[in-house]
Amino acid sequence: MVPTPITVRVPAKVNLHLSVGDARPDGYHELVTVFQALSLTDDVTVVAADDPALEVKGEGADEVPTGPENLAWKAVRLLAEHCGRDPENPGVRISINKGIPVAGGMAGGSADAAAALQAVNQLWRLELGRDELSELAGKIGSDVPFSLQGGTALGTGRGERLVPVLARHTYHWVIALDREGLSTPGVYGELDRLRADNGNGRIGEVEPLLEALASGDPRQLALLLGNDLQSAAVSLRPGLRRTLRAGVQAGALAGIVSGSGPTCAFLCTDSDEAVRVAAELSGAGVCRTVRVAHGPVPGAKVVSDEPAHRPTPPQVHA
Ligand SMILES: C[C@@](CO)(OP(=O)(O)O)[C@H](O)COP(=O)(O)OP(=O)(O)OC[C@H]1O[C@@H](n2ccc(N)nc2=O)[C@H](O)[C@@H]1O
Ligand SMILES: Nc1ncnc2c1ncn2[C@@H]1O[C@H](COP(=O)(O)OP(=O)(O)O)[C@@H](O)[C@H]1O
Repeated sequence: MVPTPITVRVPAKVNLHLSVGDARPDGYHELVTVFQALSLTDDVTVVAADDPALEVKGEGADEVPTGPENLAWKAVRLLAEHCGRDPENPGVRISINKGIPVAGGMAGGSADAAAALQAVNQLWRLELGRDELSELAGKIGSDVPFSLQGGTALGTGRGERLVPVLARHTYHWVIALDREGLSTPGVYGELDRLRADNGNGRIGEVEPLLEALASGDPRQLALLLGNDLQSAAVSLRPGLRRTLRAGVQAGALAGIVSGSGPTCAFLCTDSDEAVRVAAELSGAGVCRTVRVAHGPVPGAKVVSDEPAHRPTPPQVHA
């Protein structure tokens, strides 16, 4: 009998609020963050196979490791250990179709780990619940629990402790992809350096942003977007200043570096406006590619027992 593949679709994220505390003794920073899952997605397909293998397709696939350091493999090995299987020979083949920019601050690797957990949970009929999967997810990376959960959520600790947040509205975003990624530890390190040098400013409390989300008014939300890592990302990639300015000049309500960057996310009033801003931004020559996206969307979700047909994301080449 031909084994049945299982495909999980998983979203990218943007941090609407990312407040970074001091470095902890374990090297991580204490965060208060609000994640929102966006409609840029990866598809991860797993199938039982005697010879384990991992292939990566889609945009940026060349930059993604296919060996044990791929976060999807880490997820499968961890799940195998957890349920008493041989982690070195899990009997799974993985195929990843990337729609999330690689090393872009949108949690693409974390998304694939979350999708692999969900897919293999079903493949092996483990029936692990959300809480158990989320605990395993946190061991793989700080963003992985959110990739499982999706929606809009408040994250604390390393970002792995989550509480869902009420978001009344669908928000429309323009996403500007840069030509090359930035390393997450490198950006956190640059923030520590900037703070040691000049006490770099910190964004405010999260409560007003939570209230804006509850009100559903994108104009109110736009005033409150904030990211402590933005100055560090801009310090490492000064061209981002121009990208951020160009998005607002094109008509976005506000622009922000997504997580550790270098992707920039621009909040727009509605979907028509997002398409218009995307077209104008792509003509400004300040980034590699522009996409439109909306959020919140659900977290990692089985889309079929057959390899899914990916919807082509709307995109405009700069
Ligand atoms: C910055 C954020 C914002 O959501 O996302 P990205 O922009 O990378 O997508 C996250 O904090 C990234 O989370 P994630 O990519 O899962 O990081 P991890 O694998 O857990 O950690 C990678 C490295 O980032 C740094 N790190 C991560 C999380 C945290 N709270 N403090 C840190 O200092 C540490 O140097 C750590 O060794
Ligand atoms: N499945 C994966 N997809 C993308 N990158 C991965 C994956 N597994 C490991 N990586 C590594 O993680 C790094 C960070 O990628 P990514 O998670 O896309 O960005 P970010 O941490 O900025 O959100 C990449 O440079 C790559 O080396």
